Amino acid sequence: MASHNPDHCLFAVPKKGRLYEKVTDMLKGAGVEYHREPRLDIAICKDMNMTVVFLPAADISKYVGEGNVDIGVTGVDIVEESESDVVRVMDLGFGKCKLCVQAQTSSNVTDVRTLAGKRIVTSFPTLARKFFDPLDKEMGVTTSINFVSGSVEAACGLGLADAIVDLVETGTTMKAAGLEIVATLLETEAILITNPNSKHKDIVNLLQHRIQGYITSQKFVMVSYNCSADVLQDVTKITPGKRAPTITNLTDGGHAVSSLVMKKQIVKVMDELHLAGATDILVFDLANSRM
Ligand SMILES: Nc1ncnc2c1ncn2[C@@H]1O[C@H](COP(=O)(O)OP(=O)(O)OP(=O)(O)O)[C@@H](O)[C@H]1O
Ligand SMILES: O=P(O)(O)OC[C@H]1O[C@H](OP(=O)(O)OP(=O)(O)O)[C@H](O)[C@@H]1O
Repeated sequence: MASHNPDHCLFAVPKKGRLYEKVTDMLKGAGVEYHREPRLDIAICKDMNMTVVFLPAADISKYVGEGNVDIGVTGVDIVEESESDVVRVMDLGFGKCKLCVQAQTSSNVTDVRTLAGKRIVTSFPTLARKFFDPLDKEMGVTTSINFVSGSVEAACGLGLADAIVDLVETGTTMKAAGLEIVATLLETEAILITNPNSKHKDIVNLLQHRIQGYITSQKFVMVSYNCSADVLQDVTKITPGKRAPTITNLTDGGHAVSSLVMKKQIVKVMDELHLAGATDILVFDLANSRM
């Protein structure tokens, strides 16, 4: 890695993979601007005493917990697997998946205890060990846990494992490899973590607020509509907002209303507003927020 300014706060982000694009979008949304030279794994920020370091997602928790990296984004799965001492600041709402024991569909395994004492392949040996230890005790056997760094789903088909412990989101990878879920160890998503001994608490705090603002702005949309006085009470019940809806009086005796609505509920809310008599319903994305 190229050298960095020792007075700078260090922010670790995944250098590739599933979280990369979401995290770089989040940094942009939070106003963290940097220029990254091709193939360089550090980038100095404009307008902030901060350097962004691009690291493998699997190593970020270790660097934040044990190194001099002040703040980072990785998966809850990785924080748990590394057992590093980090402060879990906030869930980020993306990178959602679950860590599962998977066996070949053709093996018809329904009870995970039948896999105790067998061969497990995984990129999560610590979590797999923690999961199988109590089963091993119960059954009086020792499960063999073998580490591989990627393409875990190939291990059963290639005769290396009786089952795997790997991530499942849509299930596409699992099904393509002829596997099915036998048990779930953990639900995970991307998380913001900080070093408990960071010397850059002021920048870390500022970033926390900015990222929180961006994450909130991605969860909500602003809806605005018009309505007559006789339906105002009914329609505002549908859009109560985070605190309260903003109501403006119109010269024709009606009202204009604007309110925040959860993005995932907006289509249903628009249907309900229309049925309740609201007109001119418009929905706007939020670029950023501070609540
Ligand atoms: N299918 C998925 N859906 C959502 N989040 C995922 C998925 N796969 C992985 N993640 C999250 O992203 C983190 C990094 O996984 P990823 O597979 O991108 O790692 P990588 O090995 O760095 O990248 P690559 O697979 O490109 O080598 C995981 O620890 C998990 O938190
Ligand atoms: O349930 P799905 O939607 O198919 O997602 C799950 C897959 O995604 C991740 O791997 P990724 O594709 O990032 O590559 P990797 O195996 O090289 O880590 C994970 O390790 C699974 O294999």
